[in-house]
Amino acid sequence: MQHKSICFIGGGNMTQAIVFGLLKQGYPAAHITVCDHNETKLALFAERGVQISTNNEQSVKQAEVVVLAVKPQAAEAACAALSAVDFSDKLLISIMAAISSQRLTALLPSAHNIVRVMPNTPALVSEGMAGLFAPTNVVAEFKQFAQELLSAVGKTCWVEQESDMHVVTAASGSSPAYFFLFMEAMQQALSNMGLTEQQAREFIQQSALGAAKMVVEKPQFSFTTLRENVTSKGGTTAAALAIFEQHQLASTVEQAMQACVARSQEMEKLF
Ligand SMILES: NC(=O)C1=CN([C@@H]2O[C@H](COP(=O)(O)OP(=O)(O)OC[C@H]3O[C@@H](n4cnc5c(N)ncnc54)[C@H](O)[C@@H]3O)[C@@H](O)[C@H]2O)C=CC1
Ligand SMILES: O=C(O)[C@@H]1CCC=N1
Repeated sequence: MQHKSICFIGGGNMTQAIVFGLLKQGYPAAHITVCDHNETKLALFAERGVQISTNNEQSVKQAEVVVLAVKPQAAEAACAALSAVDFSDKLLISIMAAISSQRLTALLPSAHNIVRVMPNTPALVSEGMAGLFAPTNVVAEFKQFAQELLSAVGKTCWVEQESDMHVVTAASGSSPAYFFLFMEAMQQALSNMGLTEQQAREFIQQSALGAAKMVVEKPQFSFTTLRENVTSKGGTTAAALAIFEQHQLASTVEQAMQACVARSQEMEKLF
């Protein structure tokens, strides 16, 4: 991929995952600048050779690609501070949840090439999943760069309708947290039943990794078949799954993901 100069506005959890993932894939640290007002966060990037700055405007002016990575609540202030920058030749990538391309255009009127990306933190270990959306006017070269950038740290999937980015947030951005929650609950249960936290973690992480690898490497098997292959009639797994069913796990998961989408739709109106 081309090594364009990239400036990240906001050096928090998601920027760290993407930038450290990019460095692991050989993206030159000298081509990346991270802006934040938090010195502790900036130090994490500086120690890996990434350029750091507290001067957003100056750094953005020098960059070919700008990644907006502040919380949606901070979008307006962050963009206001960039109002003197001419974005017309730049690619503007927003990883912010719920901030529409229309809103971004209103905040930064000179930005004509906007790509929205909904990544997730597994980008840190090159296993990210990112949904992408670009309005029709965005030039092909910039769309390709955005895709290559995210492909360097995981897999990507374009959506045609911007409204689908709400659902994508439930599917990529937020979803690692669902699995972490499940693992936390499993660890607590196993600890309560006598394993040490470390033993529990080893059992859980290897079982999760193995299950995910089976899903990836055996695409001919549906999730249902994979589950059924573990579940002996009248056996131990069936006893466990009966409890999940009794507590309506599927319905709980659906409600949780609907809440994620609804909150994204609400945030789109708020910020
Ligand atoms: N954390 C995640 O798993 C994911 C987050 N996102 C999106 O990424 C964005 C960032 O999320 P996180 O990294 O989790 O948040 P975070 O709170 O960890 O990082 C945000 C950073 O922005 C900095 N900041 C705020 N205003 C600034 C400004 N004007 N100039 C420079 N830096 C500024 C803050 O000091 C902070 O370090 C959000 O919009 C979120 O919706 C998207 C997908 C996944
Ligand atoms: O929780 C959030 O709002 C952000 C967006 C997706 C993941 N984290």
